[in-house]
Amino acid sequence: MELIKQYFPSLTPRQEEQFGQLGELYRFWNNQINVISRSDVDNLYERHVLHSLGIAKVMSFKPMTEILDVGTGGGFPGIPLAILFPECRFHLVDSIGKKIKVVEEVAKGVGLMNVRAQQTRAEQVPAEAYDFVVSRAVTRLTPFYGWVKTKVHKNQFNDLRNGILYLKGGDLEEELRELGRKTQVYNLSDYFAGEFFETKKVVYVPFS
Ligand SMILES: C[S@@+](CC[C@H](N)C(=O)[O-])C[C@H]1O[C@@H](n2cnc3c(N)ncnc32)[C@H](O)[C@@H]1O
Repeated sequence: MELIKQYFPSLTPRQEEQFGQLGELYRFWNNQINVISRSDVDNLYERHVLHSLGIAKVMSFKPMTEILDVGTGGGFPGIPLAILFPECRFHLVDSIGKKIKVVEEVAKGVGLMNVRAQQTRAEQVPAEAYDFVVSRAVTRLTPFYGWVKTKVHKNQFNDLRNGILYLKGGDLEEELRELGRKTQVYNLSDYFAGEFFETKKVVYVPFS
C-alpha cells in the first residue's frame, strides 16, 4: 500500500482506504476462485495494483470517460483504475463467469459505484459505447484491435484521442509491426522503480 502512495501521493483518504482493502479482499477471494497465481498474491500491490495504475501515468481520464476493460480476469487493470478515477465509468468484461464473480465481490467490498462487471466476450459488447479500451495479458494486439475497433465513440473529450491502452511486456517490435497501425509506447520504468517494471510498457493505439 505504501508503494501506491509513493507513486500516487494525492490520493484521497477514501481512495487510500479502498486501495488498502484490496489486499485482504484478493487474498480471501483468490482462495475461493483462483484469479492470481498464488505466488503473486504476496506481490499484489506491485504486480497487479501498481502495474494497472501504469495506465494512469500516461493518461489522466477526464470525469465521465467510459472505459471498457477487456478480459479483466480478477479485475486488472479495471479495479485499481476505477478507484483512482471515481468519476469515470468502467465496464469490466471477461468470458469466464467465476472471474466476474470475484470482480463483483471486490468492487462491492471496496464500495465501488462506478464499476459494472459482466460475463461476456469482448466481441459481444455494444459498438460505440466507450472512450477507451484498457487491457492486460489477453491476446496479441492484432486480434485485440479487431475485437474492439467498433466499440469506441467518435466524439473525443480527453487529452489523448480515444483508443486502446494496453499493458504489455517484453519485446514488442514484431507485434507492433504485425498490427501495422500508429502506436505510442510508454516505458513504465520511466515512472516506477524496480526490476518488475524494467520491461513493462503501456501501448497506446489511437483509433483515428
Ligand atoms: C491471462 S488473463 C488476464 C486477466 C487480467 N487482465 C489480468 O491481467 O490479470 C486473460 C483473461 O482474458 C479472458 N478472455 C480471453 N479472451 C476473451 C474475450 N474474447 N472476451 C472476454 N474475455 C476474454 C480470459 O477469460 C482470461 O480471464
